[in-house]
Amino acid sequence: MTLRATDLAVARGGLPVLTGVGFALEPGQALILRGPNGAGKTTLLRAVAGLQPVLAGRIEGAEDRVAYAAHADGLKAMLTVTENLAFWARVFGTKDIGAALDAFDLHGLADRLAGTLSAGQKRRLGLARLLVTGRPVWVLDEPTVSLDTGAVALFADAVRAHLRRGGSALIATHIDLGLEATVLDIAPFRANATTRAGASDEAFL
Ligand SMILES: Nc1ncnc2c1ncn2[C@@H]1O[C@H](COP(=O)(O)OP(=O)(O)OP(=O)(O)O)[C@@H](O)[C@H]1O
Repeated sequence: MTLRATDLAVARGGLPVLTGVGFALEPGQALILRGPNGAGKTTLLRAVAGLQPVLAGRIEGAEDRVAYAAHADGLKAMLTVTENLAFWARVFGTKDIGAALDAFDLHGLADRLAGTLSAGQKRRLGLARLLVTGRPVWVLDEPTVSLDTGAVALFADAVRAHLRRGGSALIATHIDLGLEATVLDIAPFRANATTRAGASDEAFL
């Protein structure tokens, strides 16, 4: 099933950030969002993940199919790595956490409390969560922040395997992941910046 965005407008602080955005994400496809800081990548991804309403337009094929990973990792600090993955497996009704431990080289950290992990290790656990969701559409906001070179390679491998299984991925990133992917530059969709002067939105502060 294709995830499709049509004539989408999204806002922060009540004012439009992007307007007229359209794309289709096919099974097996990765789409990389590009755009300078503040262009609206996070805002667009949050809308696609259903975390905020859209101002206008349509998103089809997202409902109950998206796994979202972003800056806030949502880890449970007082649970171990294994317990965190088992928790999400229960939430999403899946069973296997072994593949997630393998993919992000987490076996050596399996019994560590998530709260005691380094930033990069936390990020690896947050990304491993994607695998236990069993969801076909990965929506990822700067997934490689804090990752070392080896972990970036593990991540790229995990995305490739996901695509081979018929999954898809929408990824905002400033780095080249070495993936075969379509690039969507969001710059042409930016709403007039002058209308945004003074906007703020406590919900995101
Ligand atoms: N709480 C807020 N209230 C008002 N405006 C906000 C708020 N949070 C973000 N913005 C503005 O919304 C715009 C889009 O932000 P967004 O985080 O989507 O950009 P981005 O492309 O993901 O940037 P980056 O590459 O820096 O992560 C920016 O101009 C930002 O300053």
